[in-house]
Order: sequence, then C-alpha cells, then structure tokens
Amino acid sequence: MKFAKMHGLGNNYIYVNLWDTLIEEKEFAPLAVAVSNVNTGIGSDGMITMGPSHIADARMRIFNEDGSEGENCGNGLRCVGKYLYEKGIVPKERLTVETKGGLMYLELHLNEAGDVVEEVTVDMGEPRLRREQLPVLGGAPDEQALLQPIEVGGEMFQFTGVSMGNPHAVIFVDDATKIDVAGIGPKLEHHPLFPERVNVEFVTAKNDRELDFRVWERGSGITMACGTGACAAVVAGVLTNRLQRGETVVVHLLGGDLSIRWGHDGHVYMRGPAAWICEGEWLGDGGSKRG
Ligand SMILES: N[C@@H](CCC[C@H](N)C(=O)O)C(=O)O
Repeated sequence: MKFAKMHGLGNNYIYVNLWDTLIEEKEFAPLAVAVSNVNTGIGSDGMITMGPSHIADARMRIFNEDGSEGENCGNGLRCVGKYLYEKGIVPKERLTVETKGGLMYLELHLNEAGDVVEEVTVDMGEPRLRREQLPVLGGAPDEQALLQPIEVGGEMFQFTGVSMGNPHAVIFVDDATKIDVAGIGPKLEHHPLFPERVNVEFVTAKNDRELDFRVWERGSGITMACGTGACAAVVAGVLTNRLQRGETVVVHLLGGDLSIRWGHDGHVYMRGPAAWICEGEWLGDGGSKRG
C-alpha cells in the first residue's frame, strides 16, 4: 500500500489514495491501528482515506489511532486539499470534500508559482448545538449543553457541547497550558454523559481575539492540534460571551496557530497550513494489499 504522511500543525495522519489503492472497507480500522503504531508501524495520530465521491470532488474518511472512525477532521481536510491539488487529482483552487459529518468547502491559498498549496481555508459548515447532535445525555435532546457541570475524579468542570460533524466538549479554564490533559482527558472522553465518547478541549480566552487551546482527542489522546476542536472552541467562546461572532480569532494550539471565524452566515471558517512529511510503501500486515 502506497501512503503519504502529512500534518496540519503537527496533527499527523497516514493518507491513503483509494483511486490508486484497493483496500476492503473492513480493513480500514485494523490498518489504522497498525500504521499508527510508532514502534511496529509508521507512527501517526491515525489514518485518512481519500477517494471518489458521488456528491463532491472527493470523499475523506478519518480513523483514529485506536481504529475508531471520526466523522470529521479539520487538519485532515487541509492536508487532503493540498494532496489532491499538488498530485493533480483535483486541480481546482475551490473544491468540495464529503465527510461523514457533511460536505466541506475548501479554498486553497497557493504560492506565486501556483504549484504549492501554502494554506487552506475550510468552510466547516454550521455548528450543531443540540444535545442529540453530539450526543450528550443529561438534558432535553433538543436543547444545548451550555456550561453544563460535570464531575471527574472529584473535580468539577463546566463544558459546552459543540458538534462540528464530530463531538466536542469545550471547557474554559484559567490556564489551558497548565492543565493535566493526560489525566483528565480520558476520563471525560469516556464519561457516561457521552455515549459515543467525545473530543475534549481545554481553552483559555487570553482576550476576545485569542484562545490558548489544549486537546484530548477521542481515539487518539493528546495531539498537537485539532481543527474541528479549534472551531468548536471558538463557537463555545461566542456562546459564552467571551468572543464576538463574525470576528477572526487566533487559536494557539501546541503545534501552532489557526485562524477561525464563526460568520454571521452561520458557518465556521478555519484557515491554516498543511504540510508533507514523507511518502512510502507500507509493507506490514494489518490488511494491506501488496500488488
Ligand atoms: N484531529 C482532528 C479530529 C480527528 C477525529 C476526532 N478524534 C474524532 O474522533 O472525532 C481535527 O483536526 O479535527
């Protein structure tokens, strides 16, 4: 199986081009676990497949390090845009990508020569705020989970539930950079309030244009960045009156910065970089087909 490894602010995945490579669907999850392993595989936060779509220029699927499938991936979308353009598979500066979490609209920002994608803006669509859309238990399914108290390990937090196609619990804290993400994150991910588990974001508003951000990702643990999580954090910041709707907010993640805006049109826009790491051939077991 041929693969590329790419990253968006350090959030790195193994990218598989299904136009070229035949893999049975049932092999995606075990393959994601195998390639993600840093000792016996390639080492990554998970695996992303790209292939044909009936409704968009391409279809993307994201599998976390533990083999679970996420519905969306913000950093992955920017890398998919770069891959499809620079490989000549979709040579368009505006393209659409189908995800399990809905249709995403990408605008590529090219270098002067027009052959390298430097940054990508993604229209991530409208955030979904009803409990049933994440899902979050503990209240009426059609209501928002806004600053809902939650207890973990004897400590109380308040989370705001936001779906960007995939589920996020955003928690505002005094200093996100000092939080014990590895200790608290997994307890929240597996809390009984979240029947499909959840991505957990610890966020601090430095002012009304900047957030500090740390993440515990469902199925992958601590990652350097989470695009959908950064979008969810900005939405939660607006809902809790820390940020202004329509203003661009710089989110400081472990791996660098993303610019996010929740527009008056209801859509969330994310802008940030995408980068190649390497390309190669996977020779391991775990479902790969060697041709
Ligand atoms: N890193 C991603 C999100 C990947 C999926 C997530 N862990 C889930 O299970 O929902 C991003 O950049 O958005």
